[in-house]
Amino acid sequence: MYHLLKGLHEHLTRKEEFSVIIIGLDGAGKTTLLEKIKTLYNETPGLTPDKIGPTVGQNTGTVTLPSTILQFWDLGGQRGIRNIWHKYYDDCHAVAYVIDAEDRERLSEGWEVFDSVLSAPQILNVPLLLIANKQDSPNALSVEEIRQDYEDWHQRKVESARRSARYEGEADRRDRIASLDVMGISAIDGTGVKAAVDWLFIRVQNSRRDPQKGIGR
Ligand SMILES: Nc1nc2c(ncn2[C@@H]2O[C@H](COP(=O)(O)OP(=O)(O)OP(=O)(O)O)[C@@H](O)[C@H]2O)c(=O)[nH]1
Ligand SMILES: [Mg+2]
Repeated sequence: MYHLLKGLHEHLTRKEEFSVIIIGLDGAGKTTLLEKIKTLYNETPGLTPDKIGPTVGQNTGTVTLPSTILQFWDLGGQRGIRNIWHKYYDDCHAVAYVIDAEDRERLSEGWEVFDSVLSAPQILNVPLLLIANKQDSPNALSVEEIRQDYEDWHQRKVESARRSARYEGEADRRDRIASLDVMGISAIDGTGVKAAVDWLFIRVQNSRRDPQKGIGR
């Protein structure tokens, strides 16, 4: 009887677990964001920016909310490491793509990589948030400017693809872009970080993927 009640109690109080991957170019601020999330939500604070170096592989962090556990996977963004991202696509419940809104020179590289993320069939129906980081910098593009820059880049890409070969999956991408959510944050000072985590929390609840299925499970 005790075991039956214990099992029932565990079943009723069990929190759903969701996996969120954080991807984007090297230097976009993914690890700084993950560590800020840890500081904002956990008793043990995350690393301060001066202790963070480039990520070779992955970092993880867990946030426990009243009914849900969010497990974050921050994946290295250097060119040679990006080819591991797809291994996480099958089992993630949401994707946060971080763009450095301050680094205008690398925006188109960021969009090229973002575009390949959007075209991955495994995450076609997975919630995806575009995060325009470094909003604390006076040189950073605003959320509206970032969205516009991506739309302009995409338009140019479609036009040049029309002139040469076909642009694979264009219709899917167009739908995704139309409904794309973009949020501005500063991973350094924490502005907007809770709003982004709230977005992910709400969207994973409605995700069609099984919460018990996740990365590393
Ligand atoms: N001004 C400003 N700088 C930031 C912010 N977030 C990160 N940075 C800086 O950007 C640089 C790169 O940050 P990381 O968090 O290591 O970037 P990353 O995306 O994890 O890079 P990889 O691990 O190489 O993929 C560091 O110098 C950070 O201090 C921010 O919100 N504002
Ligand atoms: Mg990193």
